[in-house]
Amino acid sequence: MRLVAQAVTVTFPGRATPVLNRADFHARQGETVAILGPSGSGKSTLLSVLGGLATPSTGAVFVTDDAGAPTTMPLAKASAWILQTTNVLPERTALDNVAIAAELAGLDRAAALDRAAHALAVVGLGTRMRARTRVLSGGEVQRVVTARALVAGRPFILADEPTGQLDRTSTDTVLDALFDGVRTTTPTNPATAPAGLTARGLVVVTHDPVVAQRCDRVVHIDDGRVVT
Ligand SMILES: Nc1ncnc2c1ncn2[C@@H]1O[C@H](COP(=O)(O)OP(=O)(O)OP(=O)(O)O)[C@@H](O)[C@H]1O
Repeated sequence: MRLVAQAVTVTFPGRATPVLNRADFHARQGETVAILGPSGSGKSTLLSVLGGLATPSTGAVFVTDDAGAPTTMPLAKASAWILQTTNVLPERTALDNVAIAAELAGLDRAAALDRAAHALAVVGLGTRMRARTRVLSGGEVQRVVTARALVAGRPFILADEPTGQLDRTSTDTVLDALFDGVRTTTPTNPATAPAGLTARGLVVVTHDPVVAQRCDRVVHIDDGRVVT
């Protein structure tokens, strides 16, 4: 499966120039792609259109099969999100927040709780999974959101600065979990395995060179244009 943006232009009201200007982009399952660029260059906007959260003014965003033929899969169902604004349920535990995503992906409650517990352990939150997310630190919530994306059973993960609030050690833990769960069809930890053992794709917006170095490809955006 591929996530494709073709000649996408996004213009926001009140802005003279487009935020994205005929941007082309693609990512396929099994690969990891970093989006780099200066602040305000349009990285998060590209992620938003890829996930169906924003609509291009012109151009197209769609999901194809591996051969490039269009599919009927809606953008909103193709990807799980790791956003900078972490929209967790504050009065629910970390475990519950992640388990809900696994249930939505089709697991029964018991299997969802089991998978959620494993995913939280993998991102280093095994000892905090019974805490309500409102008492967790920013970095801990970011890891809950990562675990949630890993169990969501979607072909792609779109991540906006997924390690932005983490120290180096937690960053390495989260990156190991993300890359292990994304790139391979046989992850070392079954908790992060994509449904059906089909490799996922990861598109990650980052300023962190360590994150970019671990990706298969790096795409640079400057002033709304994809420059590489
Ligand atoms: N809904 C909106 N309405 C108007 N302008 C917007 C909107 N969303 C984003 N912008 C503007 O579009 C530009 C690109 O924003 P975007 O968030 O895509 O940049 P970015 O490359 O991700 O930046 P950063 O690295 O700082 O997060 C910015 O100037 C931003 O202010």
